[in-house]
Amino acid sequence: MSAAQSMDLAALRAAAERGSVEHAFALAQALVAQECMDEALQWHLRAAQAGHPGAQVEYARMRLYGIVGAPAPQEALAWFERAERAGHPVAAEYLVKLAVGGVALPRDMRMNERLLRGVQGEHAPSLLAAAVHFGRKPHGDDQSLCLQLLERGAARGDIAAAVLLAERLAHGEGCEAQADAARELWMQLEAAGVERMPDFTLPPPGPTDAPPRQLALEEALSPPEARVLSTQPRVSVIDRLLSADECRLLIVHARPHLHASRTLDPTSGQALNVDLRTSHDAQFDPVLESLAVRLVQWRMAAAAGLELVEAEPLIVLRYAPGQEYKPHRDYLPPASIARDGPQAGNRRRTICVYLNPVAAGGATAFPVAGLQVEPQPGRAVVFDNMLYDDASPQGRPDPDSLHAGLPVEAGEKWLATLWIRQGRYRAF
Ligand SMILES: O=C(O)CCC(=O)C(=O)O
Ligand SMILES: [Fe+2]
Repeated sequence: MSAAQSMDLAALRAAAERGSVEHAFALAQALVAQECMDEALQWHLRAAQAGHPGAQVEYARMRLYGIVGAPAPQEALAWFERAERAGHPVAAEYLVKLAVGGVALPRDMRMNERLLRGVQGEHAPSLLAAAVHFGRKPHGDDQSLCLQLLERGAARGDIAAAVLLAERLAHGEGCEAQADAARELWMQLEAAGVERMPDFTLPPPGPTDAPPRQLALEEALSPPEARVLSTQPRVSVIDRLLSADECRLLIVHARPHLHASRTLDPTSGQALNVDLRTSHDAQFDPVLESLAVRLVQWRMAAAAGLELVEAEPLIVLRYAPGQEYKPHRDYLPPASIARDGPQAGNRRRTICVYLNPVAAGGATAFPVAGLQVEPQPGRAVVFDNMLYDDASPQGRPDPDSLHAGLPVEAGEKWLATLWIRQGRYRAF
């Protein structure tokens, strides 16, 4: 703890008012901890204007997420760029996050340069994102690099990196299986309260012709080919969209946030806790979204042929035996749209990715098309909830999009869902 961090609020405020930038920053952080966000924002701004890179990043984050006032990605961008010039690694990470959205910043080569700088700076979120990226590529050099980056992330205390590393060692992914090392790592993880992962392995799904040891985040824009299973309703499947690392990443991040699922009453739009959906779910609040998780969502949105900024927050569901998602449609009643993102319109398309093998049951059924999609880790099912035709060029809800998550009979089922709107939903 620094000297400033151990001072009480009154002493901090006095020192900050005398013009100490370090105390202004510490005061702002103390105010955030006490949820006095308006005053915190003012002190972060004062310290930011006086050139404090940490305050520049914190002020930018508060503006980006709209912690006070509406989200302001353009203003956030300018402060992140200033902090980046001062060498702040978190600023570079956020600039990659902004570029992924493609709204405040273009998606250009600077994404890769910035991530590389984060890696060189041993910045844990950058190490993890780069590890997951290289882990998708089959080349031996990329697989080794992935393991090395996970080790560096784990050494910095990143739980997700440690879990991904332990699973790779256990299953011999990118290396010989090392059961003892995996067991030892898992003992430490379990002591820290981390639960075991579903047991599965997958070969790296990525492009085989990519040059090794090169960051190319834009690869997310070239998903594997989709198989169209039905045209009305429109349903497609994409095998091996996500890698084993990516599936595990979503599970690790979601697990601490799981709660009993709630669904919306189709007419009133009110949250219901009835048994339409009996699973547990976690919604990824954008504030908690790591760079690696954001990159996975970008891949999912791109595979659905739509923009990430049109997607609602990612949902991860976990079904235990007997749990299911009864037949329903994903499009929203007008009252829900009016309350939550009226500018975004309705849910145009859904993409779900299965994150683990299910021992029995748990297929996604489309009764009107008469088909079922079986869960397989990394496999995506993409379907349209709206119809666009001459009669409705603006799109209209398609009742044929009826679908269900059939009951899990044995084992558990993990699923990641993006509901994607007709227009922009996210601020960045
Ligand atoms: O669990 C499933 O297979 C379906 C999930 C679903 O319908 C949804 O997330 O909207
Ligand atoms: Fe659904």
